[in-house]
Amino acid sequence: MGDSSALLDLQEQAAETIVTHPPDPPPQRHLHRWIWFITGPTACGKTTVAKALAAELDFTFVEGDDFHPKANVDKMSRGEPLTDDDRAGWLQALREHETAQPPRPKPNDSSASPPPPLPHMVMTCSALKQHYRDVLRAGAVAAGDLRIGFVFLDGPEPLLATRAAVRKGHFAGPELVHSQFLALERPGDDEGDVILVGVDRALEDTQRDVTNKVKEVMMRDDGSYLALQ
Ligand SMILES: Nc1ncnc2c1ncn2[C@@H]1O[C@H](COP(=O)(O)OP(=O)(O)O)[C@@H](O)[C@H]1O
Ligand SMILES: O=C(O)[C@H](O)[C@@H](O)[C@H](O)[C@H](O)COP(=O)(O)O
Repeated sequence: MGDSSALLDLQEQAAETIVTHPPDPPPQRHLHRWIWFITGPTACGKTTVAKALAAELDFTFVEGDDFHPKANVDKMSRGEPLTDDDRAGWLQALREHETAQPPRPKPNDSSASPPPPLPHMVMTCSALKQHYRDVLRAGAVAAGDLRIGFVFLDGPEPLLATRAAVRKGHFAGPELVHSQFLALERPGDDEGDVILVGVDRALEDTQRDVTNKVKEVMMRDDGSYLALQ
């Protein structure tokens, strides 16, 4: 008799514990929207690599050259390098575009229409100098819930001059390459959000390396790449 009342007490205590202390819900992962800037001097492969990366991961591709005013394009078409002043408005436009993405798709949206594109973005931008990269970083900080990463496509000047020379239908010719290397501030060790990928090899190898490294960073950070698949 004494045993069964002790058991009842225990059951009541257990019931109370369940009512008053429900188990902790599984931790909610906070996913971030990502923007990847594919960077480097002219003809390093930004557009080619960024388009393929965006297609492979189902991210939105944005061509940074489209944000140049006509005066900048005309200048580069003549083989003249841009100045910091020429680039200021262009960088500002890119920075503003960091926040111009569609909202995250709702998980239970049952509408028959195709889902909106995933909110992550891949954007080309030469981003030759550290303070240009800092402008883009500041845009992400201002946006609050945004992560950005850079891929620097790394190749020697003569190789890029050759690739620029054989490239067809582009406003930037090989005469622009040298000035871009003069302006270039290679990403330093203190810029931990930059991935360096060599382009002095087959395009497929560059491409595979970029995709794997981008996925790896996103998985390590918050798993947002996999969670949106
Ligand atoms: N390993 C490589 N990585 C990147 N681009 C390469 C590679 N090999 C050849 N290319 C070529 O380099 C050329 C320049 O690429 P492009 O995307 O126009 O450069 P950017 O946008 O940086 O000016 C393209 O024709 C591209 O196919
Ligand atoms: O910072 C700059 O001087 C320009 O942005 C420059 O890098 C321009 O984008 C390329 O010279 C032409 O375009 P591609 O980089 O696509 O060749």
